[in-house]
Amino acid sequence: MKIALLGYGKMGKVIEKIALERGHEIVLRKSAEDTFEGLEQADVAIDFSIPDAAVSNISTCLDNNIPIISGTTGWLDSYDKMVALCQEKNGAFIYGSNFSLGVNIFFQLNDYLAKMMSNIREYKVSMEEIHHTQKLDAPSGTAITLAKGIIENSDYSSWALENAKEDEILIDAKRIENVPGTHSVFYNSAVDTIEIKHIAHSREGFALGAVVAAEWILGKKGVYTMKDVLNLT
Ligand SMILES: NC(=O)C1=CN([C@@H]2O[C@H](COP(=O)(O)OP(=O)(O)OC[C@H]3O[C@@H](n4cnc5c(N)ncnc54)[C@H](O)[C@@H]3O)[C@@H](O)[C@H]2O)C=CC1
Ligand SMILES: O=C(O)C1=N[C@H](C(=O)O)C[C@H](O)C1
Repeated sequence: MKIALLGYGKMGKVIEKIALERGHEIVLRKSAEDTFEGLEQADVAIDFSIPDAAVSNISTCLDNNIPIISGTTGWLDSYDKMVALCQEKNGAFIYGSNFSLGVNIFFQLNDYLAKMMSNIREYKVSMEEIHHTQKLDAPSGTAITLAKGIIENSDYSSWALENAKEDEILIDAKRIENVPGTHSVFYNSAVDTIEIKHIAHSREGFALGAVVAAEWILGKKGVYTMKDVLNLT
């Protein structure tokens, strides 16, 4: 499979390593100033760039009939527009706030726990995410997906980074040197705390998931998620 890498930073480089190990070829490594030259040769594109570039990268792929996997976070206000463009162009598109198998299992666990806790008034939910200091967005895309999972399964209505109201989920976003990504969900009562936590030990899990998603989408049309790729119910 010929892959175009849109974003050749920390993630782009780990994705390249895993893609080559799995027998794929890289036909474009695009950084900020580079053009899309080489995209026309690609079977699939993988975008791990920056929030301001994701929409342009995804649109360019859909306009050129190249299936696109995007892991870039911090641009989700435009997600519905990208879904509509994918449908209009009869293209193929996956966005995932987190491509690792472990976090996608954690998403399911979070949904289940939120449903279980929704009628138990003694507990108040909050979250913590910790990432390296170069991260541009806060809260993380993964934290937003976790918050959405809780909101869909409970009476919480939104999230906040500070001064959370009664119906808001407080997300504490911490930035610490070299942390690949740690997410915790807490249910706090006066007498105890229930915590579920995912710790990424490296970027390999995210990168492998993105390459697996790229392999999976070949020959398909439509908008999918990692739940489809991993066949999680
Ligand atoms: N969904 C997931 O599983 C994961 C998502 N991420 C997200 O992926 C993104 C990238 O993360 P990192 O690689 O750690 O960041 P990074 O800062 O190391 O790399 C970003 C790269 O994008 C490049 N870039 C800037 N403008 C561009 C453009 N117009 N076209 C193509 N490339 C451009 C920069 O030159 C830089 O090399 C972030 O949004 C991060 O939150 C990171 C890890 C896992
Ligand atoms: O920027 C990162 O590094 C990460 N970003 C993603 C996010 O925003 O959730 C996924 C992972 O936690 C690493």
